[in-house]
Amino acid sequence: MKVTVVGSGYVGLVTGACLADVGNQVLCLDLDARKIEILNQGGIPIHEPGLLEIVQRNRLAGRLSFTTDVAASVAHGDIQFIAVGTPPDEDGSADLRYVVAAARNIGKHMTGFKVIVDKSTVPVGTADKVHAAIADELTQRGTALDFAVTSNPEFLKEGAAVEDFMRPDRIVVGIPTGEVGERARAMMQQLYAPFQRNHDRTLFMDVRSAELTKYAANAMLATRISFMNELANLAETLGADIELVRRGIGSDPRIGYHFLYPGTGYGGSCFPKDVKALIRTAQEHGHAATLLNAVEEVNDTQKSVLVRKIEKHYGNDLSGKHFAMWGLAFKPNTDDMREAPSRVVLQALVERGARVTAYDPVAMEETNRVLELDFAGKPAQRAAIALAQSAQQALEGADALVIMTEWSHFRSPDFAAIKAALKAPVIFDGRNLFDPAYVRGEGFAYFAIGR
Ligand SMILES: NC(=O)c1ccc[n+]([C@@H]2O[C@H](COP(=O)([O-])OP(=O)(O)OC[C@H]3O[C@@H](n4cnc5c(N)ncnc54)[C@H](O)[C@@H]3O)[C@@H](O)[C@H]2O)c1
Ligand SMILES: O=c1ccn([C@@H]2O[C@H](COP(=O)(O)OP(=O)(O)O[C@H]3O[C@H](CO)[C@@H](O)[C@H](O)[C@H]3O)[C@@H](O)[C@H]2O)c(=O)[nH]1
Repeated sequence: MKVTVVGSGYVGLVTGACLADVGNQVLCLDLDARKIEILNQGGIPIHEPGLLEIVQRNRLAGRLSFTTDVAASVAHGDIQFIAVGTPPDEDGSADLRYVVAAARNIGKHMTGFKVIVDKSTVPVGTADKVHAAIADELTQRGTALDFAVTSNPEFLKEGAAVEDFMRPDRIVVGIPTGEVGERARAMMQQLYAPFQRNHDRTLFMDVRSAELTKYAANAMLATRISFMNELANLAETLGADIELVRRGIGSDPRIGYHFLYPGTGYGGSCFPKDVKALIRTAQEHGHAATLLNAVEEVNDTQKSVLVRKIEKHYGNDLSGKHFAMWGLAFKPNTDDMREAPSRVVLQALVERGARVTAYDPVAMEETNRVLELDFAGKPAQRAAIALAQSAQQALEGADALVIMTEWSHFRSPDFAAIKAALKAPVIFDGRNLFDPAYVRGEGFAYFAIGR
């Protein structure tokens, strides 16, 4: 099938590459000429395991190409995916300007039937806005053409995006009513058939239910994390170990082990913004969203949990103190720094007068970029953060190690080497990577989450 993907970011690029890999002819559009140039030169603009190989093999096979040419992209695909950003607006609602602009471009250039597939995470009712924007452009052109606007929310996780797309738990497709809806259903069924040879995982539903399903999934997962973070803090006060409690409850199949890990609060480009947007939607319709507000409040507080532990250990004034930080990305296997808890901790430490030497295996370039934003107008604070070339180098001469991201090679470090490099053997672990008894037995003061 001929497919266009509008937006070549984390979701658009993975969608385009995976659809090309099963034999479709895919054209990816982005308005960011830098991204398209990187892609056209055989690279990828993000770090995502397995993605480069898929992009390269399909590009060379002629099934996957990239463009900044809007008219060409609309002409190409019978199916037009919209996978542009929906960042939070000032009031927390999803900013739909990129989605609507993409829709208008389709309306301006289409010359025959198109299925428009909204893959961006968008509030209930957005498909109607996309439909209206395209219809308006067609009216301005004095043209009447059939098209269907469907909702196909994406559930991939960064760091596992290719695997998630290739082996989905479910494919949610919201279909509009009527004849164009039935045409769209048949095309979507055909498009996704290769991803579900043994089990039909497609859940066809109405468009509004599909749109809400995406927010419901993320809000549920965020709720589990805030619940565990709240319990972790309680466990610590009560002298219990949250890691044992986690295993104790996860073994109940009604609860399950996934997404029960306490930490430094959820970050990333999705949970924070999607919980906010759902709260906003609820409020707009007269619902208080009491639970979701609490989920968000717990998360905001949890992002500073290590700062509170550090202050408890050293006092509020951290001037003269020097911390090593391991991990900067919001989670392992990505270079994404959006809403990363490390940014909150870096700000808090340098505001209190400390210096930090930080290391992340892939997010160093992205860290440099976001620190310019976080410390705009504060050059002295920015200068208090240095980036190291290795985990070991970050430790040299620091007063303590702070662990922010659970990269797998941090899990079994050489504790003797850590001890030798640090001024004092102190670890603040935001990811509960180690057995406290073992680390303390090695002579460390060890502060983790909820234990
Ligand atoms: N990142 C994830 O893990 C993830 C997972 C599921 C869903 N989502 C949702 O998918 C959407 C995209 O997220 P992302 O992380 O891929 O964003 P992103 O910022 O990585 O990529 C979006 C891209 O769209 C481009 N763009 C914006 N307007 C455009 C236009 N009119 N035409 C062409 N290109 C345009 C931007 O230049 C950018 O490259 C969001 O709604 C997000 O909530 C993200
Ligand atoms: O038990 C857990 C699991 C996750 N996290 C944190 O939660 C955040 C999000 O992690 P994860 O869900 O793995 O990454 P994302 O790539 O943000 O993926 C989420 O957001 C995407 C965008 O909507 C959805 O598509 C995915 O299904 C959903 O998992 C990160 O900060 C994690 O550290 C925890 O603190 N504890």
